[in-house]
Amino acid sequence: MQGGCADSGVGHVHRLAEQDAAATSGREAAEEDLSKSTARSPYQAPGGRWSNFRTYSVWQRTFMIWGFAIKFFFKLWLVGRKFSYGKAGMTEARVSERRRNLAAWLREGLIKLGPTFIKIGQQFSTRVDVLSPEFVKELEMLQDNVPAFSSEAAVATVERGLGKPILEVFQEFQLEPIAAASLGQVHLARVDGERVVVKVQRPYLKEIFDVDLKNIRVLAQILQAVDPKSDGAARDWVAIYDECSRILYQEIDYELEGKNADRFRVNFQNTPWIKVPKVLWKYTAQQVLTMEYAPGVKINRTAEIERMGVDRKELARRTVECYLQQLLTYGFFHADPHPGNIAVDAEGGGRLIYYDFGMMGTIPGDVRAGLLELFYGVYQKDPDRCIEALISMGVLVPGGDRVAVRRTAVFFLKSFEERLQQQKEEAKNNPEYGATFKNQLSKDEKKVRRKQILANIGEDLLVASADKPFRFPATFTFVVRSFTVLDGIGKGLDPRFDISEIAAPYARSLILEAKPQFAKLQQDFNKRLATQNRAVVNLFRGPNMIEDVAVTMRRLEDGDLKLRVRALDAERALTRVLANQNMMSSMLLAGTMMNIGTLFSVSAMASAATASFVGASVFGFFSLVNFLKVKNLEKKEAQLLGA
Ligand SMILES: Nc1ncnc2c1ncn2[C@@H]1O[C@H](COP(=O)(O)OP(=O)(O)OP(=O)(O)O)[C@@H](O)[C@H]1O
Repeated sequence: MQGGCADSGVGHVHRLAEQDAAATSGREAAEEDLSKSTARSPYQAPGGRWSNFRTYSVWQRTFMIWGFAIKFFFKLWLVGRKFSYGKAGMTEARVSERRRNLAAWLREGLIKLGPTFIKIGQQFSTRVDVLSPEFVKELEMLQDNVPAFSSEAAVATVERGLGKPILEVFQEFQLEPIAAASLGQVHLARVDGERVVVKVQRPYLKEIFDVDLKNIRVLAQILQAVDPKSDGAARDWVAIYDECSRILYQEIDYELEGKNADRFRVNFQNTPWIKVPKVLWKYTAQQVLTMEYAPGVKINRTAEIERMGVDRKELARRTVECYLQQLLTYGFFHADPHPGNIAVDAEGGGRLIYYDFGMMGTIPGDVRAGLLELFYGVYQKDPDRCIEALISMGVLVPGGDRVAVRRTAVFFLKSFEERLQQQKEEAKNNPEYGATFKNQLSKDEKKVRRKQILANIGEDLLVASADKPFRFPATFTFVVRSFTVLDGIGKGLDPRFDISEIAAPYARSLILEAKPQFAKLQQDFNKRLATQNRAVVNLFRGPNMIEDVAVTMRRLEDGDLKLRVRALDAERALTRVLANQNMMSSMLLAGTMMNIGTLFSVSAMASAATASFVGASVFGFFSLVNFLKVKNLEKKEAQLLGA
């Protein structure tokens, strides 16, 4: 949310009605006051066209969305085309620069298109598995900087939601919001003598969502059909759409948000350093959420926190610990922990206040067990256990190139361990060890070694990603993004902050605490793996045991397991055949269009003839491009054979 902060106090509260006011005259005066303040409100700047949703038709909106989408995909297509770079040539740096510019253009366009697109863009900023880094980076900056809506509209929504004139419900209601975002805005108020905040939803939001999402669904279906990578793995566009729209509709149900806040509060009721504002259900409806006023200083305002005398290091630790508890203990987590949603007050040496429970993630029990297993695997430096945990959580699909996946896992575990070890030693401040560690390899040697390892891993990752063995359910991308955000928050509070330093011992203590549960978990795992994946894992682990071979044979017979042999020559040849096929089809279509155009032109149908000739030229152009591609592939193949 932009535009204000909870800690700004209640300086300009407009007194709308006294509880004991002699009804009408007082109310009239207050209403006059309200309309005056509405006229004065600084939040009247007109937004994009979507903010006047009532005044323009569904067709206009649809037109706008498709116009934008077509422009974007055309630009994206051009980025990957050699000819569009002219004489300068297509280099990696230029492609990346063009992608960066396009990503910035996309971000601005999404803001103009309004709330649905802003929110979807924000959700996509977590999809490192779908988008290239340039887009992720740009979408991460997608802020809700849209103008607030009028206080008249806010009052009307409150009255409609609570079924009473606002003056009968609240003793005070501040017309200027303390914060405003794309979905709603927050007003200060007073009810039953208590100071509260009222979150009011932007008018016509559901109607805008309905129209926008219908269009976006069609777009997702088209992408699913044409995107060569949409094979049900990482880029399942329809599934991504379903997830986005589910989250969006959830976010505009303020009653659900209230329930989430209640659940979160109950989870942390015994943690004195966490505060979750109470929901006042009597004054809450689907588009109106009334909560206890809980002001605080935003967690990224380090100078103010310092002035409050709060230990910043401890605060950073608490933020991570709270998040780990959400994930691993309760399986119910805040999916949007950006600095605007976490504040601090001085109570209890720095209490964390959480806002905004519109986007929450849940982790089912078995996945949580899988996560613990993963932590355990990392803790025990056991790559097979990590792989098994990833399979059990459905993140890793069995059947891909497991050798590559395993090697990648081993590398990550090694470098993780190396880092932890280094930190431990540095923390111990043992100059002797530090010197040994640093002197083990010279700087250059280290560089070369790292480069070699990275090259190998790069190859493995390429193979792994060609097989697309990873599936990232939305929950995981939220977890990953949350860790990134928390890392940023932590580093802001304490420059020496390292998330793994806190996470590792915490996970360890959790594992030790849950030992009995863990023993059972391990038994379950082993049982399941004995019949499913253990044999496959062991195949890559070293000498096979007889029973594993038997299980593998049985799985082969059952068709559960496929053996894959990669023949790079054959793959290359296939690519060339496909390019040849494309060239032939384009030539055929160009010829056909040419003939049709000639027929039209002799029948004096000028415009139809022109259209056909244009079509013929386009297909002709594609034939040429494909012809060049085939030549290029042939050349490369000849070089390889020569080598
Ligand atoms: N109970 C509260 N007490 C004090 N301030 C609050 C309270 N709830 C919300 N706020 C203030 O209002 C701001 C916006 O609230 P919230 O995040 O719930 O709205 P939102 O519409 O979901 O915004 P966004 O989508 O940007 O997170 C918070 O950052 C905080 O400053």
